[in-house]
Amino acid sequence: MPVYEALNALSTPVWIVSPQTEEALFANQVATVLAGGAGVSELRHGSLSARPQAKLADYTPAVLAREQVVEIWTFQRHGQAVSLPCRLTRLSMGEHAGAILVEALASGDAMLHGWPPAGQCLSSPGRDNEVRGFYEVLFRTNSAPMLLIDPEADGRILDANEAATRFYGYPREVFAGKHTWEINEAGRSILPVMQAVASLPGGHRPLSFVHRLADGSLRNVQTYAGPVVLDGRRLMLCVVHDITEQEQLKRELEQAALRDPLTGLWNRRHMMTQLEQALVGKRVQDTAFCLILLDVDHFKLVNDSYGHQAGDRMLVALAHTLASRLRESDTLCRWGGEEFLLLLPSSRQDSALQLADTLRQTVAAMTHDDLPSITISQGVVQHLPGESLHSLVSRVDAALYQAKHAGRNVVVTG
Ligand SMILES: Nc1nc2c(ncn2[C@@H]2O[C@H](COP(=O)(O)OP(=O)(O)OP(=O)(O)O)[C@@H](O)[C@H]2O)c(=O)[nH]1
Repeated sequence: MPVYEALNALSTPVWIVSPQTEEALFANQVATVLAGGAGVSELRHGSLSARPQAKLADYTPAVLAREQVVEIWTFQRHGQAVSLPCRLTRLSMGEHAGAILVEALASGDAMLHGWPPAGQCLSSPGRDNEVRGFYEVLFRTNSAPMLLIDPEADGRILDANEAATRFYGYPREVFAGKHTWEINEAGRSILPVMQAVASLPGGHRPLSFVHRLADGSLRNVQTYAGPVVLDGRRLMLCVVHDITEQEQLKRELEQAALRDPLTGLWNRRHMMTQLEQALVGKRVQDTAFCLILLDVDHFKLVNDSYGHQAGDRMLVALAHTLASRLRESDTLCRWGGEEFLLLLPSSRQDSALQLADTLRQTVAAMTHDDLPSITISQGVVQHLPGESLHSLVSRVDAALYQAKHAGRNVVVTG
């Protein structure tokens, strides 16, 4: 990739990442040394990591709109976790156009030999009493929960406004004196993250955390944190936004978008993502994986003789039966109509064949009060070295086709 070779001359770690698979398409030399073999997902979800969104793909609208997106990634240096703020933008040209460019906001030297420099102060409330009074009123009466934190004093909370005392459920005098790590689910590991937050550029997207309230309940929050100077002390003002309900709704919508409404199984869209990830995993770890494509035999007859609703009930029962025979690591989806696709992420062909035969016998033995017995035909393939997704799916499809032609209720390998 000669175009990107020049990035190796930089002392700033740089990655080019596919937003869909979170695979690093390129990492410059200093980034490669820093990562020490860890993948992008590992760096994004390490013990000190903080980010506005869980999935890189969710940034697409923000990076397209050229919004400031920053994350904090976790690296291991000499057996210790260290945090590094990174800026994310979208590559608009070159062979990886559309991918996400990740630039560390500290040089690799600083990372390898010490802590990134502390951030500059972005705002400095006036010190005369009048101005100070104005800021105090703004702080106290704001309807958003706000915390004034001293990052240098073990993350101590110096003050909390009324909205914060209401939200967290601590009286002000109890609150002022607690530490950020006492309310953040991440515990004390939040301290270096806070240092990193202090060095972030202004106007960035808020970072997501889980905070614990006085009654012990957990809330998803986004925090807008920025440095302020008060009486010569470098403090941090943190505005807290409760996003628990949005997160819950988002999770439900995401689940709904990935599930088949009839059977509750994963849908084809989810399976495609899983397959892409399996291909990446295969490249990295060289583990074998297999696919089983199965299809109900003469299903049209069930519909024609018993009605479409009975056919639906049959598909639901079949889905439950199949799911009950799988391991947690397996992924089963409704691939279409009366076709189901099964991904066995760490199986060789012989064990996939054994499972297929077990499924064949189990389905043939299924009984329902008012429904006929059914059988299934199956194609089984193991991914070949270097094989594309398209070729893999075509092979399993062809194997199923052969199973149908071999008389149905059989398993054929491709
Ligand atoms: N009840 C119900 N039927 C469906 C659904 N999706 C697809 N089908 C039916 O599945 C049947 C598939 O028929 P065919 O493709 O001819 O296959 P088949 O009858 O299973 O025969 P072989 O696959 O060749 O063994 C059609 O009658 C579709 O209407 C569904 O969601 N519910």
